[in-house]
Amino acid sequence: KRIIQVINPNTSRAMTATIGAAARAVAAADTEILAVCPGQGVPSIEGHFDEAIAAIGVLEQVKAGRAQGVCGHVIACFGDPGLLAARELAQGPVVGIAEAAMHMATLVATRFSIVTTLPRTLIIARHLLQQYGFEHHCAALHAIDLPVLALEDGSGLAQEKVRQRCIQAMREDGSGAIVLGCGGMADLAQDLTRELGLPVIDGVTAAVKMVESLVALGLGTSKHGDLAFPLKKNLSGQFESLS
Ligand SMILES: O=C(O)C[C@H]1NC(=O)NC1=O
Repeated sequence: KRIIQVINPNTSRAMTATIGAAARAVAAADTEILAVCPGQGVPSIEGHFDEAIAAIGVLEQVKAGRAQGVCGHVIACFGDPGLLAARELAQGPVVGIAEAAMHMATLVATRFSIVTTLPRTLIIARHLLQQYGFEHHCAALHAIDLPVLALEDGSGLAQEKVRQRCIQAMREDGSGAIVLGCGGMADLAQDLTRELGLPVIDGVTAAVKMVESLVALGLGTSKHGDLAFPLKKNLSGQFESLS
């Protein structure tokens, strides 16, 4: 059995459970999913400040995962916080859910739309589109204008807002696919794909299958060049455990 570590970078246990369940639903029979979140940090990630805090927790979890012998890692937050830093630490592949969903969308459609949570996080998705080279593939970005944890409040309101936004995007954007812009939306993609009749793509499940593929191809993170293990130095205080 191979183990894939799925890291929810925020500290919400309910969202970690949602993410873990979605990952297990698509994992191969010989893949075990280890769904984790940082013991300390930020309960939801809704901006640049939150991302900076969450990145430290991602690195701590990657280090712990390596010690447990995982074969690869998923960063299950749509901002892909700490992605390149995590790749320096990791031996196996590290895939963020934004890059995974975006890559998958480009394989099934010429353009895609993104539906995420708060408007202030749209700039983070825009930056990732530029960083990954997908800005010309993304027709539009939308926010449901609800906080991330509204997805875990049990009311179903956020889920209904996501559904409405996806229907609007399908009608107005001229996109062939829709990318769900939050790890907490992972359980919505299959039903929305079926109901709307176009690919609605979740990054958690996309990333799990990409890590499985990379591992099957013998592709770990390249240690030749800038993703080599970090230079050895004395880390102090709370960072000592990351040495
Ligand atoms: O940026 C967002 O809205 C979603 C992002 N925040 C979070 O805590 N998990 C996520 O996937």
